[in-house]
Amino acid sequence: MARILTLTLNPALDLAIRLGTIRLGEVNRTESTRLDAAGKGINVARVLAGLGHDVTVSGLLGADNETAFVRTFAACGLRDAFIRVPGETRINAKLSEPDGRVTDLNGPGPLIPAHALDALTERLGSLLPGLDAVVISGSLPPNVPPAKLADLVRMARERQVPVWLDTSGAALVSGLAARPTAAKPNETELAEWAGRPLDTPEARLQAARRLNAEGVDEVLVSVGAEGVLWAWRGNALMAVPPRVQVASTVGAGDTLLAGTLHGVLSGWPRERSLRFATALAAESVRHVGVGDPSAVDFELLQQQTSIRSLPVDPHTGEKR
Ligand SMILES: Nc1ncnc2c1ncn2[C@@H]1O[C@H](COP(=O)(O)OP(=O)(O)OP(=O)(O)O)[C@@H](O)[C@H]1O
Ligand SMILES: O=P(O)(O)OC[C@@]1(O)O[C@H](CO)[C@@H](O)[C@@H]1O
Repeated sequence: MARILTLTLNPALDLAIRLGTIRLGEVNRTESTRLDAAGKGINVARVLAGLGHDVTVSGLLGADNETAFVRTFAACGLRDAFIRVPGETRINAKLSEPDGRVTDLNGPGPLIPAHALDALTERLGSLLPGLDAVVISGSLPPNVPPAKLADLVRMARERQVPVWLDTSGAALVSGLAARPTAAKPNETELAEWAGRPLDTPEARLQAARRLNAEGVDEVLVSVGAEGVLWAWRGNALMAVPPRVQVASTVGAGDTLLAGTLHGVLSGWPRERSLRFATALAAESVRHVGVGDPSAVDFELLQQQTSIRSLPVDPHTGEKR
């Protein structure tokens, strides 16, 4: 069992809405709605706790609507180290249509007072000793500067704690410059960082290798139903998930990150970690919420996940 901290600076209540094909500008009747305490780091934490790890969750949580979060933390066995901030945590709407298309409407989050950011830094400092990994996930509230994310990454790295980063936009650029141990951008996020479209496997591999060269040791690029690219020290693996019936892809990336980190912290070979994580992410898209390794057909999902090595990088010339 590993000790892991996940940081979510901008958590969310996810309002999952299932409906027929959306008619914009009209009254739409929904099939079902549900509201869950979520946000990337919290989703990651749920998976890791379910896999038997000792997980603490922290970040910034609105004091006025914390009830669902506090209940979820208790139900999932997560240690609550969130800093409370004035106001409400945002609500993110997730619209799922019958063809599997999911539309995310993510809010900006509350304004964060300066003293809450200082408290978060202090909290991180007190939580770092003895940790096996820190996961920093999700966007930043509107008035939190991207440089703050880089500070948090650096703080953990200076104390030799591995940092896994999953964010987007300016926060991703800033966070990556602080050299986290690992990053999990999706294709769009990596393209934004690279400053060009990455619509071919070669382009994605090249961008991932550039990130490796800039000091991010492990780069996982998620590409939806196409799968996952994992690049490190001149080597790369590609995983292709099995075909599954899609209900909601929300949280698939978080499940992938958590599954991979679980494999790494368990000392598994990369192929085994990637197979496990890719199958778990595929399991997650079949329903609302994160992946469940106790699903009856999880073994079959792992068998149906294909993994292959990509050519060794001629520039580093490293062999696996
Ligand atoms: N339709 C699908 N079928 C099977 N696996 C899927 C499908 N969609 C996503 N996955 C798996 O989940 C992983 C993560 O998905 P995606 O690339 O959409 O992440 P993401 O954009 O970070 O998601 P989110 O931010 O909502 O958690 C993919 O790499 C893939 O392994
Ligand atoms: O707006 P962010 O912080 O980038 O993403 C937030 C979010 O979309 O990420 C999770 C899925 O990965 C959801 O639970 C949550 O609503």
